[in-house]
Amino acid sequence: MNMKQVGIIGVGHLGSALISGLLKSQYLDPKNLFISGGSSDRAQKLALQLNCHFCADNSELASKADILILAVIPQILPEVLEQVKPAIKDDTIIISVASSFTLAQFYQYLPKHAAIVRAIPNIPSAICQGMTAITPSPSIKSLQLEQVKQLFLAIGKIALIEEKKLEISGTVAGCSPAYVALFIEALADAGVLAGLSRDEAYLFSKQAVLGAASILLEQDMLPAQLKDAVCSPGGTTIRGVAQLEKFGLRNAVIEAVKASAKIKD
Ligand SMILES: NC(=O)C1=CN([C@@H]2O[C@H](COP(=O)(O)OP(=O)(O)OC[C@H]3O[C@@H](n4cnc5c(N)ncnc54)[C@H](O)[C@@H]3O)[C@@H](O)[C@H]2O)C=CC1
Ligand SMILES: O=C(O)[C@@H]1CCC=N1
Repeated sequence: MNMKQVGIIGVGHLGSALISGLLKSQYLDPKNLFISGGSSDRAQKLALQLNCHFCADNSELASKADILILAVIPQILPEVLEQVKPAIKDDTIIISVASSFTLAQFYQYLPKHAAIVRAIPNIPSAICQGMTAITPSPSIKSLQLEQVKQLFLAIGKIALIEEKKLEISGTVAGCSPAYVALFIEALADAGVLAGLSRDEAYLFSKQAVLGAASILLEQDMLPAQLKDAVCSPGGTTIRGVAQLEKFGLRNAVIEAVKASAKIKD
């Protein structure tokens, strides 16, 4: 178990997911966790429930943290950075999970030698099935980077990535749970249309998507190999695949990723 004190500013969807995963994995003991939530009372309630520490003040939280995780939306980050700046120690590890807020932007608020890491995790981190892309700043020491890797490894898989690829990595792994949820919902709706109960339809669609992703990972299979294995000659699946191609599933997904990652043609 990690003995460092971890502070998390912002306990919305992503902050809460990180907390769930870090506690579930036993990376963290609640006595070493400090949380704050701005004007919302969510952090206070969560701290009572989890038996961790609540800080009303972001600066106080920053002074307690060895590892400080900033889990607010990028628009709020400048205000939060102004609050925490005086309290950050030279060896405090600062992890930002914000998309679209670059290291160069951080240096407008924090000194160049600050130990900053950008990381884009995803919501499945809550059940230790996360995927986190990590970009350390040049001033990170190898021991500090090791600590960051251990934190995110406790809640899923990790990849070190250069900053210019972080946005697209954060889209393919960080935004995609929402895209996949749409697919699962549509699959289940079709099942309901044809007479399945809602519960039956969700069980079938969720388990099928989990199984498909798991076999691709575990057998190091290409998606095309799985598709070919499911499509029996002259069978039912290939008829459905042909319709997905006709209605442009692939192109819809590619355009979605481009929009999320702000990629221009
Ligand atoms: N939701 C996701 O799946 C992912 C989100 N992220 C990043 O995580 C960050 C947070 O996103 P979400 O959790 O989705 O947003 P959210 O809106 O659910 O959570 C943000 C939280 O920050 C709190 N907050 C606002 N002002 C504050 C302040 N001054 N001090 C402390 N807390 C304050 C809000 O009360 C809210 O609970 C964003 O930067 C986003 O880019 C990154 C990867 C995935
Ligand atoms: O929607 C967002 O901005 C965040 C970043 C990655 C996933 N959710």
